[in-house]
Amino acid sequence: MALTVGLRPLTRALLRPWARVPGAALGRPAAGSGDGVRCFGSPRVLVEPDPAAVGVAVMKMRNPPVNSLSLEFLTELLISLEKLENDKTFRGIIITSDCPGIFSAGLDLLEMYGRDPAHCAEYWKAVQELWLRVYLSNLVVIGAINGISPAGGCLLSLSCDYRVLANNPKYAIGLNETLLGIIAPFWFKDVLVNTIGHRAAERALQLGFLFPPSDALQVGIVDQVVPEDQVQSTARSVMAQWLAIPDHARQLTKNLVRKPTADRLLQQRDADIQNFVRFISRDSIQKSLHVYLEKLKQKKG
Ligand SMILES: CC/C=C\CCC/C=C/C(=O)SCCNC(=O)CCNC(=O)[C@H](O)C(C)(C)COP(=O)(O)OP(=O)(O)OC[C@H]1O[C@@H](n2cnc3c(N)ncnc32)[C@H](O)[C@@H]1OP(=O)(O)O
Repeated sequence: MALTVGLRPLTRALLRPWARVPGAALGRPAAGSGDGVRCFGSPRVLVEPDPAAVGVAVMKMRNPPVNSLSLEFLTELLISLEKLENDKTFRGIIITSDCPGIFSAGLDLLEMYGRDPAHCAEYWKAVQELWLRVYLSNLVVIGAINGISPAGGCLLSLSCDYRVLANNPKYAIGLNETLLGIIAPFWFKDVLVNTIGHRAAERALQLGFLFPPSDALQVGIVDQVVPEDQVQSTARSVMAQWLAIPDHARQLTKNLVRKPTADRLLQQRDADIQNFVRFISRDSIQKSLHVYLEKLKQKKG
């Protein structure tokens, strides 16, 4: 599904610097990617065809230290997703992390703290775009969740068709925005309700639950919990099951199920952006973000 991506100028501007990175240009083996393995991506996103599964790409998030979803990272993810959607040799994507212990720390707090309204608007448009592109993807998208996955990281996971989580008690997952003194927007809420049901979502959202793997499985926020060294192989075998379904029938069904939820945002993207800018710019919210960022720093001792 072609989505209006208002990032063209930004994309061009952001891509220009790394286009000079040897081998990192889209379509050529990235430096260090191994001889002959045709992969593509960018400094923060490595996309490799799965050598053991025809038509499957593994998209590795590598924005250290915590795969926080910065504007640049979002843009690179969007470019890689668009390229995969347009490359008919690919039918499925496994999204995983190259940052040990972290799937994604969620939205980059520094993109929302101390920023002017124009930047916040541009950032939020990219957040919307990433969700829409993953949630409505024609490809089978499987989350191989090999680390902690709060807030925006949880949203990315929930937007996949299937979620495999490593059985490590540190790898909690959930929409914890209230713990930061902020809130999840309606479309984050909608995806959680669609996944775990209204009452469970209501409680989890209000309390900012981060579910450890056993609870995540029980509440249904993930589909499978496996030993850490089996996450990728499990994702691959689930992918094979999903790719056994004729693409067209599966894509029409996915759209049938997901379009009403996506339409709620698509019909009011600008209003949602303005709502976000107003909310995040409030003094009280900026103060909450400041307190939370300080806590993260103090945690390091
Ligand atoms: C109307 C709608 C309005 C608003 C909608 C807003 C929706 C928001 C969605 C979000 O996603 S908000 C982000 C929520 N994320 C979190 O709460 C996670 C915060 N991070 C952590 O809990 C931990 O960092 C960790 C992910 C568990 C990893 O811990 P670890 O000890 O391994 O690393 P450390 O904490 O030292 O962090 C390293 C480094 O990274 C910085 N960091 C961490 N998370 C973020 C983040 N989300 N954004 C920006 N930066 C982040 C952290 O401060 C450290 O930085 P430093 O090295 O410079 O000190």
